[in-house]
This record gives sequence, C-alpha cells and structure tokens, in this order.
Amino acid sequence: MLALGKLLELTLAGREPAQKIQLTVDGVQMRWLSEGALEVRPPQARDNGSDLLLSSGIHGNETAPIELLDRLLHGIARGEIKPRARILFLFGNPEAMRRGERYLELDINRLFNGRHEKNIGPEAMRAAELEQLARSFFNQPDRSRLHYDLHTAIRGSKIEQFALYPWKEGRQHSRRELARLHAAGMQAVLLQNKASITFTAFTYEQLEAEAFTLELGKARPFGHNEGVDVSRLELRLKQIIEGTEPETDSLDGMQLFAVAREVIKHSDAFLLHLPADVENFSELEKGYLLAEDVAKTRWVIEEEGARIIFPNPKVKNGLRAGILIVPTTDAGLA
Ligand SMILES: O=C(O)CCC(=O)N[C@@H](CCC(=O)O)C(=O)O
Ligand SMILES: [Zn+2]
Repeated sequence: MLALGKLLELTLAGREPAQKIQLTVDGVQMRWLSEGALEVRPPQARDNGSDLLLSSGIHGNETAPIELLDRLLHGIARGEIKPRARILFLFGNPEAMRRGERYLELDINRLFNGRHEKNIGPEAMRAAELEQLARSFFNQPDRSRLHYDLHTAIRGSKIEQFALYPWKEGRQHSRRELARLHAAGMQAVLLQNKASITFTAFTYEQLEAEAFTLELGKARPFGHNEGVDVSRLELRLKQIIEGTEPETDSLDGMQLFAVAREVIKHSDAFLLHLPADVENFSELEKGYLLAEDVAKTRWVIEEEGARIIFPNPKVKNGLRAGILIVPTTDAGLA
C-alpha cells in the first residue's frame, strides 16, 4: 500500500511522510497537507464535481470514526476504492488521539467560527488550521460541497446513530441530505436553530457546504469498536466517493428533533440532576428540575416530549452542558 494511505499511522507516530504526493495504481493523487490532513484527487477524466470533507478525531478518544476513515483511505491507497469525488481527510486533534483523550486543554469543537482567536494553546491553533484547510479545500466554484464530521458519544443512547444539522439564517435544511443520511443508517436528525461554534457549523455557515456532525455510538479505545456498527455509513461513503450512490428520498422512520434549549453551565455551582449513566434521548417529564446554577438559576422542563442529549456537568463554565430537544416535523425542509 502507498505510504500516504497510512495517514493514521503517520499521525499517531507524529511523523511527516518523506514523499508528500503519491499516485495510486489507477492515477488517484494523494497529497499530504499537514499533520492528519490528506487530500485525494481523482484523475480529471473521472472527477464528478463532488467535494467531500471527512473528519474524525476532533475528539481524540472517539476512535470508531477514526478507524472508519483509516479503512476508507487504505481502500483508496490500494486501488480498491476508485474515487470520482475529491476528498479531504482530516484527523482533527492528533495530540489528543495519541493520548486517547477527548481534548488536552480546550475542546476543539467549541473553537470554530472565530472562537480560536479568543483563545491560546495547541487546540486554538489547530482549530485555526482546520478552518484554513477546509477553506482551501472548498474554494473551487461549481462543485458540490459535503462535510461529515464523525463522532462517538460519551454515553449510551436510546437512538444509537444520529446527525446534528447546523443552522444559518436564510438557509433551509435539505430533505435530500436527510434521506442520504437515513440510507447511511442515521435514525434521527437534530435540526439546529441557531449559529454555533462547532466544525460543521463553520463549514455550513461560512463555506456553503452541506455539513453534519454524525454520532455513531459510544466512544471506546482503538481496537474495541466491535459494538459500533458503521457498516451502513461505510457503504454509503464508498458510494459517495465512487459516485455510485443510489438515489433515495425516503425519510420513513427517521425521527426529527429541534433544539428547545441549550443548557449552559455558568459557574462551578452548576448541578445537573441526572444519573451519571443517563442515556442520550432520555425523556424528561414536564416540571422536572433538570439543573441548578449560581444566582438561583433553575432549569425546569416546560416542553412536551422533551429529551436530553449530551448531558455533561464537567464542561468548562460558559459552555453547553446538555441540549434539550423536542420532536419536530419535516415541514421546514427544502
Ligand atoms: O457525548 C457527548 O456528550 C458529546 C459527543 C460529541 O462530541 N458531540 C459533538 C456534537 C457537535 C455538534 O453539536 O454538532 C460535540 O459535543 O462536539
Ligand atoms: Zn465528539
């Protein structure tokens, strides 16, 4: 296999490849751009005008998505997967991946859309670099732009695989993209309703990509991901890469949710009244006291059908400690 197909090995070893550009047996160019960053270009005659950004390892301990991208890259480097799309592979936080930790000092996925400028340290610099890599990749006009940022969650989930769809004023969420995700195994989508500071919010809001954070199961160490079934997503990604994706428009059985409220932790006095092992998408009764914080702030459930995702009282002050969501319909989709 071509050395550049081993991007994960190079990244975990903290090594630069001797040769930065390599060609596969069938003329696909692989170009190493920076640590954990590799561009794949099909031969011009085969290029179908699609630009696909695949990222994982934004959180260093979320290994199933890292292993999935590693398999796709191996397939391309061996000539078994024959791309018609241009692809940018990114491993988001190499040092956190090496240490098997979510992050070192700051959560990179809270440093996009300019937030890195207000912070210092390795993660702020990496977020700036990731923005630059994505911006240069998506700089070609008249091509389709798609970004999947792959994650696994800290806790178990009543809905195992789901997507989060960013929001931008004046832009409608796409039914076609949701159908594509449904075919890729996503059982639910959370439609955001305000601007955000995540990687996909950046590519969606600033680079006009269709962009999704995909949650694929529970985070486990490298080599322990047999419980995370990414087979449907993996097949779909191969089809998108090879331009052989079957058309689909079915959303049957896919659950849609909207954000009711983000629970923001304001101080060290923040208390979250949920068991430590509560699962994502757990339902919360009206009247339930979810959280308390400084100055007698109380989070009481008022919404019908409310559920919680990503509850985490350990986040830094000022960041989201959970999202309260409610069921919604497909009425607003374009
Ligand atoms: O399990 C958790 O609490 C977090 C899992 C995770 O990393 N989720 C992403 C979602 C990003 C988004 O809102 O699009 C994150 O929190 O960064
Ligand atoms: Zn994550």
